Amino acid sequence: MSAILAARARGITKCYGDVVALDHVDLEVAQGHVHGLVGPNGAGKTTLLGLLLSLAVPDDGHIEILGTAVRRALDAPDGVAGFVDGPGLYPSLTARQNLAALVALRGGDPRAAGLDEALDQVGLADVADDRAHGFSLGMRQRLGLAAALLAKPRLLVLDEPSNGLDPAGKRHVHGVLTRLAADGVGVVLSSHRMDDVEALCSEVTILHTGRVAFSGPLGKLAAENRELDYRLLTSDPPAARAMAADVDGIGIIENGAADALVVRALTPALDELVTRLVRAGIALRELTPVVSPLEAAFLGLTEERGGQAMSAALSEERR
Ligand SMILES: Nc1ncnc2c1ncn2[C@@H]1O[C@H](COP(=O)(O)OP(=O)(O)OP(=O)(O)O)[C@@H](O)[C@H]1O
Repeated sequence: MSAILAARARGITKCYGDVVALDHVDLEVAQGHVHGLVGPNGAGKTTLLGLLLSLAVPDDGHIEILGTAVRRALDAPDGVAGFVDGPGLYPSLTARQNLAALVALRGGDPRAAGLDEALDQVGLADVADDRAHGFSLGMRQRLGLAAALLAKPRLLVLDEPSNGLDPAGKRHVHGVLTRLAADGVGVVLSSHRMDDVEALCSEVTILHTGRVAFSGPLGKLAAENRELDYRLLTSDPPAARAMAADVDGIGIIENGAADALVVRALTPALDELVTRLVRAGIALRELTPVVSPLEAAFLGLTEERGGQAMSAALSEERR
């Protein structure tokens, strides 16, 4: 018998009036995996996460959470925790009081609930007695995660948990999610950032205008053979540019800053250019993809040529 999935959605359609937010979407989140949900604004990520939390029900399709079919809103089985559109917090209460209130609301005993351990796990131990109204977005996200941890979830659903996190906050959150997955929890999270997903997730579903553009292991996405933009820095920029123009399958995108050249190519054409440069005695000082292969795959699936425009913008941003 196959193992129970943390979440399974089949043929999910969800509309808001005339807007089709999700259009026959399938999703499988295995226990012990962090599954990333990515896509441009309006792709349907929050809507899908809300359905997994059973905040609403789909217009069509079928959802199973931890092996149990969800038929009505607010009917998720025990063991599901998370938030969409930011965690709900009481601004006038401290971080610890917020967690205590939540445990009390669920009928538990706050003294025995491990509040301080949860705050420590997300890196908020030092501000446990500070009121939430002074918290930054990243601190609120972390407090929301601490609240979810108290429910001892077997499925954790998080809407952009990395939003607003500084590097230390990100390290805490990534550490928590990785440990939960190692303990067998299924985690599904949305993000706009492929680098975030790359750091955390083993599986990814890419949504685009309410449809699944890709779903599967990250490695499979990266392995897709597609043209990438590369930044080249050489000892002789004019000669390198002329040579690049002469190689079949190489497109010259722009002259980058500091005499760098940006070319678009599949790997074999790039290999040919590098070989010719070396043969001509031109030193190669730098050769880097403008965006990672995963990010390029994401952009290719969601934006086509618009993605390439974004890759050029990212290239500018990273200089
Ligand atoms: N309550 C609502 N009423 C009407 N339309 C909605 C509602 N919620 C979402 N939508 C629409 O449904 C589509 C999907 O929205 P959703 O918020 O799920 O996307 P998203 O991928 O989470 O976007 P973002 O990355 O901007 O958060 C969008 O076109 C959005 O405008």
